[in-house]
Amino acid sequence: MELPPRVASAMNAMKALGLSWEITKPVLKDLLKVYKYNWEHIECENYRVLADAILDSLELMDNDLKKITRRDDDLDKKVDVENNSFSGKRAKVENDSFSGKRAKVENDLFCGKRAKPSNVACFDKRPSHEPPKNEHKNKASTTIINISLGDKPRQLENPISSAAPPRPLPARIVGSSSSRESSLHDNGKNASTDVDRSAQNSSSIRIELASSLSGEVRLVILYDPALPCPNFQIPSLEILCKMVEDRCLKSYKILEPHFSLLSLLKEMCHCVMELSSNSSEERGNIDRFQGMNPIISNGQPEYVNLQTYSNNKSERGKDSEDIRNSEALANDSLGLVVFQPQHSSSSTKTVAFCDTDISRGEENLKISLANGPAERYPPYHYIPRNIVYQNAYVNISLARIGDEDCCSTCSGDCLAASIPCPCARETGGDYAYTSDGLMKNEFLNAIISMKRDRLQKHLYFCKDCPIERIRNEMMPEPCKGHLIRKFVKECWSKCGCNRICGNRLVQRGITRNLQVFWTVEGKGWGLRTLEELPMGAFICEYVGEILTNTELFDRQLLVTGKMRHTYPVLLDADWGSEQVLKDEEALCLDATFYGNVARFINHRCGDANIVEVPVEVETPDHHYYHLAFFTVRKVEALEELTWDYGIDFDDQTHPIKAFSCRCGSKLCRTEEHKLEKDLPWFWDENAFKENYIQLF
Ligand SMILES: C[S@@+](CC[C@H](N)C(=O)[O-])C[C@H]1O[C@@H](n2cnc3c(N)ncnc32)[C@H](O)[C@@H]1O
Repeated sequence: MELPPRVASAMNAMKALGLSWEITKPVLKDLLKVYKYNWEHIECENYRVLADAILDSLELMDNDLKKITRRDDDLDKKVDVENNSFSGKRAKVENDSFSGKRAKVENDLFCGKRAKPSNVACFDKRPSHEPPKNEHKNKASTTIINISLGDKPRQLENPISSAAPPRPLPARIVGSSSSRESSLHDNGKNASTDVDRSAQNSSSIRIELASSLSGEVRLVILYDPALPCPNFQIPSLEILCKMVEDRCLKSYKILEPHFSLLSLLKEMCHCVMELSSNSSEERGNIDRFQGMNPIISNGQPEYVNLQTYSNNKSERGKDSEDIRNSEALANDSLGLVVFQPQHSSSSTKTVAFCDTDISRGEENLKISLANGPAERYPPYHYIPRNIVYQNAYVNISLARIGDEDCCSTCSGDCLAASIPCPCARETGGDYAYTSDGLMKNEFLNAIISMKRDRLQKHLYFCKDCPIERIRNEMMPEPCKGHLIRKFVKECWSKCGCNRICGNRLVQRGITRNLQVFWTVEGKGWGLRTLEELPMGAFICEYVGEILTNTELFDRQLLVTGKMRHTYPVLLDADWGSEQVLKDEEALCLDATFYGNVARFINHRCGDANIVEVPVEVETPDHHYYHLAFFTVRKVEALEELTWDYGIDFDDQTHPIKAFSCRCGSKLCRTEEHKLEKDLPWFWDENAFKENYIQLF
C-alpha cells in the first residue's frame, strides 16, 4: 500500500539515517498523537524530534532488555537474546551509520547548516555508568550512546524537543567530596566521568539540578546508598525533567510550550541569592551569552567585548556615541575575538558583537547579530515558517483551490506571458511584482496611502468583532474598525508555472542581508539591512505561531497576568467580508515563543520605511495569509527597518500593547514624543528577567 506523502517523507528521512521503517513506524505514530497530528513539529529541523524519539525508544528497549537479562541467571541465554535480537540491530544501526548520521542531524539542528564543524554536538560512546561487576559480563551488548552537548550552551532550550521524548543528557553528578565537584558549566564529558567515579566510590551521590550564576546556591538530589535501593541507576537529567514536566502537564492540564523545569529550578537558585544578598548586582551576566549561540571555535565561544554602556538616562547621549563608534568597528569587521566575562556594576552592561546566524541555518542567508547586551537576547525559538499552535483553522488543501485561484495551464514564468493569468485577479488583473523581483510602485503607493488614510476612510467595521467578543462575550462593544487591505496572490503548487516564476516572491524566503542589532534609542533590539535596498524590495514575512484570538487573549492573561510584551499581529485583513467569523477563523501570529527575524522589527509612527502586505499563497481563505514586508522607499545600508504597527497608543485594551514610543519620527502619535520617555521593559535588567521568566 502506498504511504501518504508526509509519512513517506518521514520514512525516507529516517532511512537515510539507517533507521528501518519497522523501528520508525511505532515512534512516528506516538509522536503524531502527542502533537495532535501537527506535522510541522515533526518535520521541522530535518525530523529532529522523530530521530531523537527513535533513539530514545531504542535506548529504553535496550535498558529493558538489560533489566530482563540481568534477572536471568543463564548468562549464555542473555548473550543470545542481546546479540540476536535488539542489541544486534542496534549495534548495526550505531556502527553502520546512525551515530555519524545523528551527529550530522545534530549539527544541522543545533548549530545551523552553516555552523563550523567544531560546533557539532559530540557523541560519547562510553558506557553511561558501570553496572556492578558481578552482574555484568557481557560488555559487547551494553554500549549506550551517551550524548553530550559538549560546550553547546543550553540557555535557549528547544521547546519542540523539550515537548518530545527527551534526548538523554548525562545528569551532572557530584561526588560527596566537594573537591570532586565540577563547575556548573561542565560539559557532558565531565558529568559522565563523575558518574563513574561516584559509582565506584559508592559514597552518597549528589545530582546537581540547578545552580545560581556562580554556583553559590545549588539544588541537588542526594542519593544515600546506605539505604537499600537495589539497581539504583542515575537517571539522565533530561529524562528526569521530562518526566516531571509530563506529570505537571497531567496535573495542571496546561503548560506553556517553553516551560522548562530546569529554568524554574535555576530561577529558584537565583531568587535565593537575591533574597539572601544585597549585592546580587555584582554578579556577572555571562549566562545570557550562552543563549546567543555564538560561533564556537576550538570549543571556545568567541565574542568581542568592545564597549560598556550606561543605562543611566543622563549619560545616554554619550553612550549612543560610544555605541555608534563600536558599531562602526563592527561593521568594518565582523571578526571576533574572545570575550572576557566581566563583572558589571549596576549601571554598566557588556556590549558584545556576535557574528552568529540567529536563524540557525533556516533561512537562505545568514542573519547576524551585532552590538547588543547578550544577556538581553530573548529566549525564543527561530522558525522560518508559520506553525499552527492548536485551534486555528488553516485548511491547506489542493481541493480548496479552484480553477479561478490557480493557473494550471501556465508554464515557466507567469510574468513573461502576454496575458496575466488568473493569479493576477486579486491585484486587479495585473501582477503586483516586477520581473526584477520588486513590488510595483503603483501597488505599493496604493497600500501606503490606504494605511496613512486609515482614520479617514479605509476602515471597515465588523458586525460581530472577534476582538470585542473576546473582551466581553456577554455584551461586546461595537467594532473599533480594521484596516481595509489589498491582497497579493502568489502562484503556488497547483499552478502550472515553475519555481522561478516571478509571481512567487514571498514563498522563496529572505534574500536580503539583514542584521539584528541593539538600538541606541532605547527600543531594544531592532532589524537593519546590511545592503542598500530599492523601493519595493521584499524583506521578510512576519512569522510566528498561528493562534486564534481567544488563544492569544488566554495566553496573554496566563503568561504575564499583566497582558504585555507578547508579539502578536492580527490577521484581520478580511474580517469585514465575513458575517460572523468563527473563533477558529479569527487568527493572529504570535512571535513571542516561535518567530523569525521579523519579531525584531521596531515600530515607527507614520514614516516607517517598510510596510506589511497580506499575501495569499497556499489557500484562498483570507482569514489566513502571510504578512510580508516591503520597502516603501530606497533604504540605505545599515538603516534600521521599521514598520508602523498601526497601534492606537490610547487603546490599552487592544491585543497589541501600546508602549512608550521612541521612534523619533516627526509624525509620532504619542503626545509626549519630544519628552524624556520611559525606557521599554527590556532595558531594565530586572524587568527583562522578570518578564522572560514569566514567559518561559
Ligand atoms: C516586535 S518587538 C520589536 C523588537 C524589540 N525591540 C525587541 O528587542 O525584542 C515590539 C516591542 O519593541 C519595543 N518597541 C518597538 N518599537 C518601539 C518604539 N518605537 N519605541 C519604543 N519601543 C519600541 C516595544 O517594547 C514593543 O512592544
